Amino acid sequence: MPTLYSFKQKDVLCSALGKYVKRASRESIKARGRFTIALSGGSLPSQLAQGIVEDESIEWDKWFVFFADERAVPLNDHDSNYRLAEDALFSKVPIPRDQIFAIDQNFLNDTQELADVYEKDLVRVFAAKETVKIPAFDCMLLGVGPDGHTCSLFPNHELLRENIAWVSPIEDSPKPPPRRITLTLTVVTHAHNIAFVAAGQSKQDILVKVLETPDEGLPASLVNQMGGDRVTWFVDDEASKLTVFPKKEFKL
Ligand SMILES: O=C1O[C@H](COP(=O)(O)O)[C@@H](O)[C@H](O)[C@H]1O
Repeated sequence: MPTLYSFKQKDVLCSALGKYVKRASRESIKARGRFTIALSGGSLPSQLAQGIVEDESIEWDKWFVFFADERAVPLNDHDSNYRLAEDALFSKVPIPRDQIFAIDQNFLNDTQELADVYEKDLVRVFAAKETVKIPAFDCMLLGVGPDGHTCSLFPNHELLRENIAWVSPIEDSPKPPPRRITLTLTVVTHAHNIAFVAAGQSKQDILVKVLETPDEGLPASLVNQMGGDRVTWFVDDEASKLTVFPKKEFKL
C-alpha cells in the first residue's frame, strides 16, 4: 500500500521530499555506486530543488538524471521540462553535464525519432534491452494533473497499453503542448522508489479518486496500484483536505 504524507506548509513538504530523495541517493550509491533519477516537469523541479540544493552531503557526481516526460520544444522554451529543471536545480548543483539527459534537439519534428533517441540514452545507462528487460530507476519523481495524468500518460490513452517501448511519443496530449515524449507505464512502475508530489486546492478531487477509487484506471491510479509500497505521496494539507486515505507521520 502507498504511503501518504501530508504537510501544513509547502516548505516543510519540500524539505521532507528532499530528505526522501537524499536517502534514496545515499542508499542507491551504497548499493549500486550511482543514483538514477527521473524528474517530471510542472511544479516538481522547484519543489525538489528547495529541499536539496543547499545540502553539501549529496554526491552529485554520482547522479544520472533523466526526464519522466518532456515536451517536443527547444530546451530554452518556456514549455520545456528541462528548462524548469535547469533553472531550479541544474544551474545550482554540480551534477556532471554529461549525466543529465535532455532530449535531442535535432529530432523535435519527429516525436517517434525523439523517443527512440531518448530510449538509446536509457539503454546506454541501464544496459541493452536484451540484458535488462525494464530499466529500474532508483527514484521516479512524479506530479499528478487534475485529470489524473502523470508524466505524459493521459487517461484512456492507448499509450497506457504500451509494454515494449521504454520511451513513447505522444502527438495528441490533451494538455498543451500536444507533442511530447514520455517514459512508459512499465518503466515508471518499475522504479525502486516512486514519489508523487501534489500541492494546492486544484489537486483535492484527484487525490480522492486516485487514493480511494483505484479501479477508475487513471494513469496516476495505475502507478499507485502497480507500485504498491514503493509509492510515497508528498502532499500539502490543502491538497489532502478531502481524502480519508490514512496519513502517516513523516519520520526519516
Ligand atoms: O504536463 C505535465 O504536467 C504534470 C503535472 O504537473 P503539475 O504542475 O500539475 O504537478 C507533470 O508532472 C508533467 O511532467 C508535465 O509534463
